[in-house]
Amino acid sequence: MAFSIERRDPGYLLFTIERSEKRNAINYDVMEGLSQALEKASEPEIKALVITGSGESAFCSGGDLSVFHLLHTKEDAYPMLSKMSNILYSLLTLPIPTIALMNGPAVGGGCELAVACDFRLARKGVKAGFVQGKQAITTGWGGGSILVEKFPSPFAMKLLMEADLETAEYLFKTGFINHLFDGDSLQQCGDYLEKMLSNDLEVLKSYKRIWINKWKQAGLRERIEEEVKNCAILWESDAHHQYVKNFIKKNTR
Ligand SMILES: CC[C@H](C(=O)O)C(=O)SCCNC(=O)CCNC(=O)[C@H](O)C(C)(C)COP(=O)(O)OP(=O)(O)OC[C@H]1O[C@@H](n2cnc3c(N)ncnc32)[C@H](O)[C@@H]1OP(=O)(O)O
Repeated sequence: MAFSIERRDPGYLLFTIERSEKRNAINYDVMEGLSQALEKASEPEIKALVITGSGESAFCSGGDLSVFHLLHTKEDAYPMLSKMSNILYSLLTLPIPTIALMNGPAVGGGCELAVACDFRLARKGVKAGFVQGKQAITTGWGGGSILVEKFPSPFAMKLLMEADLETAEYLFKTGFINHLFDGDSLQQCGDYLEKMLSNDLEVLKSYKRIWINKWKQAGLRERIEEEVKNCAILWESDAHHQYVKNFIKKNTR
């Protein structure tokens, strides 16, 4: 199974990408799992959704290059990008708090998954970065538009345009990461959530609606659609296909 979904105390749903052998890369099975978790998160008494990766080698390494390298044209790429952008928008606007529990590196689309959550908790020493720019594409699941909406422009623009892996400590200092931890990630997550989840579900939902309304008024869904279309156009470039080919070659020796 590419994912697991379980209820945890104190009253949250835990979604885990179970593909550590592929550094928790997102394929269509993981997308299906995320959709199921977003459905289940509306069940009674669930007050938060936590997303994490299995093992310690990665939170999420973004799109599964061994699958998505088969997408060549913008017509090929757009459906996959659009599908995942819809999932990330549903995650962003989930009416309860959401947490990216970054147990390891978050790379490319892995950072897009993390930024769509309300909070980011990261293990000390991990690295994270919107590396798409180094692959001649941009974010393509909506993560760039969400980053720009949530964080100050100079920081967000630098992060996207440099397309580098940054340290968790730098990202904590700049506010992208809300809490650094070592030791047991689920214990740390439970501690972080305890006070919030001791309050009434309807209170949490009412407060989250303030942000959802803000994002709706800001036309964030339309901005994400623009990002998806632009990424699909860049996807066709020889430079992008060359990067992916090199990655596949390096990893199939
Ligand atoms: C719109 C989103 C966009 C898209 O969908 O294209 C993106 O997400 S672009 C970004 C795509 N992701 C990457 O470029 C990350 C590639 N992976 C890495 O940089 C590293 O694997 C890293 C830093 C995540 C972890 O490095 P580490 O040295 O710990 O592991 P290895 O590189 O040796 O990889 C181990 C194993 O996992 C496979 N792997 C890793 N990442 C991916 C991936 N994204 N897709 C498919 N497979 C991945 C790698 O091939 C190795 O497999 P093996 O069979 O053992 O050779």
